[in-house]
Amino acid sequence: MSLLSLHNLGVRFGGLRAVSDVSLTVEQGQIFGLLGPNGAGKTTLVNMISGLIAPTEGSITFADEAGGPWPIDQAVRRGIVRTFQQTRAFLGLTVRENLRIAGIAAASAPPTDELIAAFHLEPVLDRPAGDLNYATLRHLGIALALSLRPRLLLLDEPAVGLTGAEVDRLAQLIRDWNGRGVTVLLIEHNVRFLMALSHRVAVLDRGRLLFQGTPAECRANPQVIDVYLGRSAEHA
Ligand SMILES: Nc1ncnc2c1ncn2[C@@H]1O[C@H](COP(=O)(O)OP(=O)(O)OP(=O)(O)O)[C@@H](O)[C@H]1O
Repeated sequence: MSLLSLHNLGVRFGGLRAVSDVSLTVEQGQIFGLLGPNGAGKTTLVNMISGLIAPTEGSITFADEAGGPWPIDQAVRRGIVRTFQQTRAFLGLTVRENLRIAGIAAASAPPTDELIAAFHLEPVLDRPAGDLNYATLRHLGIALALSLRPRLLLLDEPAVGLTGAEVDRLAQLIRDWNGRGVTVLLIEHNVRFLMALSHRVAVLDRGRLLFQGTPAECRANPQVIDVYLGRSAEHA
């Protein structure tokens, strides 16, 4: 069953067509990976789906409801929640306070205790978010998004800046929450991480959809290798 469908989605910024004519479907329960070179339009696409910017062309259907994308508050209410490349938390407030505030915004009771345990936040609950180390702050960003009880979680480069062990732990957390029914759309330059996690992948290039299919098909696709994977395809 499809959860999210993009229909010819596109946006112009003045004369620049940042995203053009993108149509794809994310199935309920999938981890869907989005790859592409710098400036390909990945974040812009997620900005449109999550209601941060309005498309100039096309539309989305979410959970059988046509007429999206919706403004960000309405998107969150429907269960579309995103994280950012730079974690957005209230840095002067404690982890506990950040989780409490996110919980107020949640449509139903947030799974706060489970999130604290899963993301190992217990030892830092009373520390200001601004004092957290980089990896823990990134965990907090994802925990805050999950506290809104998303049906679709949009993760924008969650592994950037993490060590190998931290990336492995993050992969396990994403798998665990996906296993609990959260569909995931993942943008990531770490090809190995993305390919290992994703059930299906798409590649954007200069705002257009170059490819979509399974990770194995992606690794073998000559155009994708040429434009993006290059020799890293051998190791992905
Ligand atoms: N608000 C904006 N105004 C004007 N141009 C923008 C705006 N946001 C993005 N762009 C441009 O749109 C294009 C796509 O950018 P985007 O950030 O979506 O790419 P990306 O694939 O996410 O790149 P990266 O992997 O580097 O994060 C780029 O040319 C970028 O400069």
